[in-house]
Amino acid sequence: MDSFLIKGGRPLKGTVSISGAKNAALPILCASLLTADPLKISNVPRLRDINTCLRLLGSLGVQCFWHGDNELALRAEEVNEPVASYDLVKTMRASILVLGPLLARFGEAIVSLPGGCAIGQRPVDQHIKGLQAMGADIRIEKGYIHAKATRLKGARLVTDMVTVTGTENLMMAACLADGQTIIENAAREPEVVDLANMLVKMGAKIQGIGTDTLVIDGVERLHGCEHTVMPDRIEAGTFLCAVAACGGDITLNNADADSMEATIEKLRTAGLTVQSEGSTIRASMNARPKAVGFRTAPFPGFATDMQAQLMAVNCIAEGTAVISETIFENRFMHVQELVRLGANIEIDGHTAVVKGVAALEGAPVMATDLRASAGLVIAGLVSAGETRIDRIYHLDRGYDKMEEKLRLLGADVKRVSE
Ligand SMILES: CC(=O)N[C@H]1[C@@H](OP(=O)(O)OP(=O)(O)OC[C@H]2O[C@@H](n3ccc(=O)[nH]c3=O)[C@H](O)[C@@H]2O)O[C@H](CO)[C@@H](O)[C@@H]1O
Ligand SMILES: C=C(OP(=O)(O)O)C(=O)O
Repeated sequence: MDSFLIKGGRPLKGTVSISGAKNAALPILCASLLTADPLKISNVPRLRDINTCLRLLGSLGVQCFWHGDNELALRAEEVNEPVASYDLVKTMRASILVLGPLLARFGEAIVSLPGGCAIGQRPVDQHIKGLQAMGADIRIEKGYIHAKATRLKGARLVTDMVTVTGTENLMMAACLADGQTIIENAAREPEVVDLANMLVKMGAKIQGIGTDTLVIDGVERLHGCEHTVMPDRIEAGTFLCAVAACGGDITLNNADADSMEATIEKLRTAGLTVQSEGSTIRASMNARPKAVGFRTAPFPGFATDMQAQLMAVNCIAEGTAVISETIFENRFMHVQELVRLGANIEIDGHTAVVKGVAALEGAPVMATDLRASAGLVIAGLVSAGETRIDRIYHLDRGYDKMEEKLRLLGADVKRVSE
């Protein structure tokens, strides 16, 4: 199992390139199941989750080939058995995204229920309820969702809460359904928009993209297309938090400032200078950050996937920040590890109160989930002495060559294998 060894205390200076977004690439790869034609997808990040997704698609019979570092050719001419097995689904919740496409195109899907995950229970009842409203016959047996439908029928769907993958699954299914589907309370996350834009290139008829009401007129078939995955706003936000904590002056290429306004606004309040032009973001910090409270919310609110990283900045900020996590019930697992580095944090239910301390001190800590790991990396970069972060495989799920990028910025980060 790999760990990171970080010698903290250096300001960050230099330029890095942001990778394609994991949370856009995963549904986009699953959308390959909707057509027999070839797809060419560029700017795909090299991540553990992408490899898991390709293994899952490969097991279903999709041909997947890398061209160069970041381009994928995909073709789902036909599928073997439409079964997504527990072994593949248990390591990545986004595997549930094959359910809608398989059912819509092949009339059947058997998909393992995604297992319990560290950040919360994460049920998939809204995915199931929506597909049932579209006429699917669904039963759960021995941990698997068994879904059948001769052809899905358009329906009016109102999800109980804003769900990102729920919206994506139902939108993909609706593209091949008979008639019109209206998804109300739809997620407006930029990754949902990226997927919708690709589906339109494939011939889907979707209106209201980027709003909370999607109107989808089903078509008989979709065709192939070429698409470039949007830049990862969470990776970019993580680097911005890192420079806000450590000080310095960094430039991010291939980034999209428009998709991360809530993060940028909070970091500006903390004292970070941020300028963006085209696909470049430049950020500099030459003082101790100021504490900045926030509340996670669906887009355009502050992303839950940035909560741990901005909490890490607050650990060494001047003042006290109140942080509320409203999306996932168990997404404060980084707190006890940050406390090991000297942070002063108290949790009361869904709220964490972070009293900024003048300095953190390196210690061994353990990564518990993807963004918790990113928060610990930022805390390690700002801590005096050495921080060892174990179980870095969580980080590898969602960050492409993070240690190499941090080294380009002058950080002292090493990956070590047991
Ligand atoms: C692969 C991917 O894109 N992952 C992102 C996606 O996860 P994911 O799509 O799994 O998260 P959701 O938006 O679905 O979850 C939002 C909330 O709704 C609840 N819920 C969701 C569906 C459902 O059927 N029933 C239900 O109760 C969840 O438990 C959670 O409390 O959005 C999250 C919220 O922005 C991000 O943190 C994840 O990084
Ligand atoms: C929680 C995340 O991913 P997933 O939904 O794939 O677990 C994330 O990207 O922060």
